[in-house]
Amino acid sequence: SSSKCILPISYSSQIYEVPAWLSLNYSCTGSAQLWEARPSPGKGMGVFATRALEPGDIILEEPPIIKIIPPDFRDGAAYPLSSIDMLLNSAFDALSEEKQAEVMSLHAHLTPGEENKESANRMLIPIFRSNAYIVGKTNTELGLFPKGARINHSCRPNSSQVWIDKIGKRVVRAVRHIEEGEEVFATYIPLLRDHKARQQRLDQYGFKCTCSACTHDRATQAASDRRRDDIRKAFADFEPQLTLTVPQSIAGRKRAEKNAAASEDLARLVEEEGLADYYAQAYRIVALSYARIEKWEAATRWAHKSYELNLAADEDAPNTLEMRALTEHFIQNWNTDLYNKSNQHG
Ligand SMILES: C[S@@+](CC[C@H](N)C(=O)[O-])C[C@H]1O[C@@H](n2cnc3c(N)ncnc32)[C@H](O)[C@@H]1O
Repeated sequence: SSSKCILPISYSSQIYEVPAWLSLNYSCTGSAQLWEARPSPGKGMGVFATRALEPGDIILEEPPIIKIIPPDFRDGAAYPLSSIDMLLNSAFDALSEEKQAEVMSLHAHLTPGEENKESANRMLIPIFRSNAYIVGKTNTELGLFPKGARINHSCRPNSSQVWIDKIGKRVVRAVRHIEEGEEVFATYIPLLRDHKARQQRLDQYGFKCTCSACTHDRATQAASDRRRDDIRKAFADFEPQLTLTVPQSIAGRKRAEKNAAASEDLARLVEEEGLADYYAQAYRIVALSYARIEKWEAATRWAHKSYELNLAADEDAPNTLEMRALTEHFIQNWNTDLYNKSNQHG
């Protein structure tokens, strides 16, 4: 947008002796652009923060310039390119000349057979393969977002993106503190894989990843690989226990107590590895694990942490609604517990 924030005076606490937020006297007409595209050494173009950002801040949002519904779409597998060729061509032909030029300006990683292709339409497949994101209510569509397409990849990204069906836009948010001038990174691939498997998936984009999870010394990289494997396995192991049924047997209860402790280890591991996209999922597991041993205070706190992260991403998503309902349910149980205890002692 063309809107701007104007800060008329630079604030100094020594002079005003009041909190910064009280002394600030600026006028805002909408939000200024929080990002800019410019070259990123060794990576082509990149997107950079134009001011410091905090987790949850929206960096950019945009509708797709092209959106298609590929047949036989399977999430997690490379999409069947031949079948989307025709769909892409007709979507492209329907665009204005200006928008066609915008699409054609995007980076394309060419495989050996694709070099020397003259016509614009022949470039669509490589452009899509290098830039498209999965979108849609059921994650079965592919969209091209020319601004967001300038965001480079990291296996420890500082931003996360969601398709918000209600507004028909993909929204990019900060998931950790980002310094002014720092590059914004997204992930192009599932991250709970080891370095080798991740690089295999990244080969379709034609680069070797040099992110902090990929370029460390061998020992650090091995530790990261181990953490990601452990996290993936733990997520799968916890899956069958994620019910609200409180175990009745002593042995079952003992197991559930162990699992609650293990679930906190899982949350710590995900945080240690810096996989912000998985925090909400991990916190949900901790919340449910405490609910199964009727530790309602802990269950409430973890459910609320998960809820807040989900809320920041998409207020209408099923996850968000689920975590809100669980938080309310756990608070009620916590409340009843406190009431019963005070009656016992009073
Ligand atoms: C979606 S585009 C990102 C924007 C791109 N750099 C550009 O100039 O338009 C994907 C391409 O960016 C480059 N790229 C993305 N992440 C990278 C990284 N971590 N290291 C090196 N190159 C990267 C690769 O060429 C990849 O095919």
